[in-house]
Amino acid sequence: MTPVSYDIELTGVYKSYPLGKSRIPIFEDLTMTIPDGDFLAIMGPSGSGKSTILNLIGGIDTVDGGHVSIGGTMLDKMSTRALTRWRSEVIGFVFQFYNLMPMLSAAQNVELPLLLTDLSASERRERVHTILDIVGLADRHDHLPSLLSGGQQQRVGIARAIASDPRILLCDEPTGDLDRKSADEILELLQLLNTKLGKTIIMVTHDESSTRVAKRTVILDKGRFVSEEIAQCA
Ligand SMILES: Nc1ncnc2c1ncn2[C@@H]1O[C@H](COP(=O)(O)OP(=O)(O)OP(=O)(O)O)[C@@H](O)[C@H]1O
Repeated sequence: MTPVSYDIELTGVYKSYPLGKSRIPIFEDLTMTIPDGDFLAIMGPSGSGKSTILNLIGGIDTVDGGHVSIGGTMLDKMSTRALTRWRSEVIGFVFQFYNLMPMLSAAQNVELPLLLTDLSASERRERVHTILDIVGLADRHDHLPSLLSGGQQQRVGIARAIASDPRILLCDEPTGDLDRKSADEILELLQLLNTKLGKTIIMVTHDESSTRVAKRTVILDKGRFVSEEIAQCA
């Protein structure tokens, strides 16, 4: 069987948001390719559209014109139901403020996306166990988020994002709320997920030093990519 490649293609993307009675364009003709297995960092001024790109790729926002295609699947051609299913299989989201359920343990938070799959309870338990091991939280399964440090909470957030084994991780300022040491540990974890597990990672960041773990960095300004750097030793 030919392995499926999940190249991400944005073609002539037009996106605008309403402002009063008119609309403000964010992207007027945005075209870019993010190859399967890439680790792309996106930087740029506030309001330049960084989060909007993640939302369009993740299928939680829609283009007004042009296309977003992932592994040959055109997101704008899918029904809401098909898109929801596709997203749960292909995309994992990592947020700045973790977005964990406060009344659930680390393990229960990681298990949440698995409740939508056909896995049995024991298969889910085993998967959660393995993933918490991968992110270095083998001894924190039963802790509530409030009993974990920020860095540990983000590890749980990443574990939840990879629980369904998605090919693509969309990370919106994943280290934005962390001290330098915890941030560096999270960046190393993301790099490991990219190099060892082959996840495509797209990371929005305001922190230039975070880009050292990425294979490429692009700067977005006024709806356009104004520069691109390719890491020397990624
Ligand atoms: N749902 C929405 N309705 C109206 N305007 C929106 C909406 N989402 C985003 N915008 C506008 O689109 C522009 C781009 O927003 P976006 O959040 O993508 O920027 P960003 O580069 O991620 O910013 P930041 O670095 O501050 O997070 C901003 O001007 C924002 O106000």
